Formats: sequence, structure tokens, C-alpha cells
Amino acid sequence: MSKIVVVYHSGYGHTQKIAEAVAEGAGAQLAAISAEGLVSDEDWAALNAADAIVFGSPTYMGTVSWQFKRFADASSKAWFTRAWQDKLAAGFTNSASLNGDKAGTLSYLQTLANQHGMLWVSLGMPPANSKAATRADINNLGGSGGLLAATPADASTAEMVDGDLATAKAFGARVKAAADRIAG
Ligand SMILES: Cc1cc2nc3c(=O)[nH]c(=O)nc-3n(C[C@H](O)[C@H](O)[C@H](O)COP(=O)(O)O)c2cc1C
Repeated sequence: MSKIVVVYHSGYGHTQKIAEAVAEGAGAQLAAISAEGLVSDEDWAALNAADAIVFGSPTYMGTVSWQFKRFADASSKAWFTRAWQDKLAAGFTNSASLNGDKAGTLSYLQTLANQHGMLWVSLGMPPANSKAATRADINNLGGSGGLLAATPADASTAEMVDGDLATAKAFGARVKAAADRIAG
């Protein structure tokens, strides 16, 4: 049975809802990065013991939030000892615009995983991009390297798009299946 941790920052709760859906699909533990960009000692221990780590951040000004970047810089301690080498990694982001420069955020999350020598798990779901497609569909935003979610700027967390939450849950299940194969 694999151990998976979803580590994320969320300024206003929207990315947290996505993180919760990924964790539900993966049977994962959640580790929240605080408003100061910190994670607890218990969460660092869980990250170091995990078979897979899923990174999540809202897209702020085209990349991860400063709080996520503070966490990423702090992970250099694990980098020095190669503590996360060969763990599975995956990533997700949520922003207000359908595009919103989410690719910049996802690219950063993958680079972080690459620096640690981790093995990146792609989204693995075809895009729902036909004329009949709607935001209720799985992978309506057409991600491939990771999970993309969009929440209108004036939407509450209760108004988040069901299709994105369903995609997040399915993505978590994919990470779990991959981690279980590796952990045996
Ligand atoms: C400082 C800041 C920068 C933002 N930059 C972007 C952006 O580059 N692209 C975009 O589509 N939305 C942008 N947004 C909107 C957020 O991505 C969006 O509100 C998201 O749902 C916030 O997630 P959270 O509630 O987890 O913080 C920005 C919001 C803030 C506060």
C-alpha cells in the first residue's frame, strides 16, 4: 500500500478544494502550506516518507504563489540528501482564467520534481474538446502534464466546477495506481 502526500498552498480556498479531491482519489494525506509559506515538522516527515508527492498551487501572476515557492526553496534540505529521489511526483494548479498562464505554474512544479530526481506522472486523460464538450466533462481544459482547474474570479468555493473536481479525483486515482505499482 503506497503512501501519498498532496502538498499545496491555497490563498482563498479554491486550490484547497482541488487538493481535497485529488487526495480523495489517491487516498492521500493532505499537507497545507500556511499563509507564511511554512509546513509543519509532521508534514515534512510525511513528505520524506511518501512514495508519491502531488504538488499544488494556485496560479498567481503566471506562476506558483510566493508561499509555494518558499516551501519549494525549503525543500532544498531534502534535495541535499536526495531524500525525494525516485519518488513519484505530479502537479496541479487552479486559476481564474481558462488559460490564465497555468502552463507556467505546471512547468515550475515539474521542474521542482526534476530537481529532486522524482518521476513525473502526467494527467493521462484525453481532452474533452469536441463541440459537445462542456465544463462538466473530465479534462475539459485539456491538460496533459498535470491537472488544470479554472474557477471564475467571483466564484465561491461552493461554486467550483464539478468537472474539474471530478478530474482531480480521477487524477488522484491515477497517481495512486502508479504508486501502488511501484511500492508493490
Ligand atoms: C496575486 C494573484 C495573482 C493572480 N494571478 C492570476 C493569473 O496569473 N492567472 C489567472 O488566471 N488567475 C490569477 N489569479 C486568480 C487566482 O488564480 C484564482 O482566484 C484562484 O482560484 C485562487 O485560488 P486560491 O483560492 O486557492 O488562492 C490571481 C489571484 C491573485 C490573488
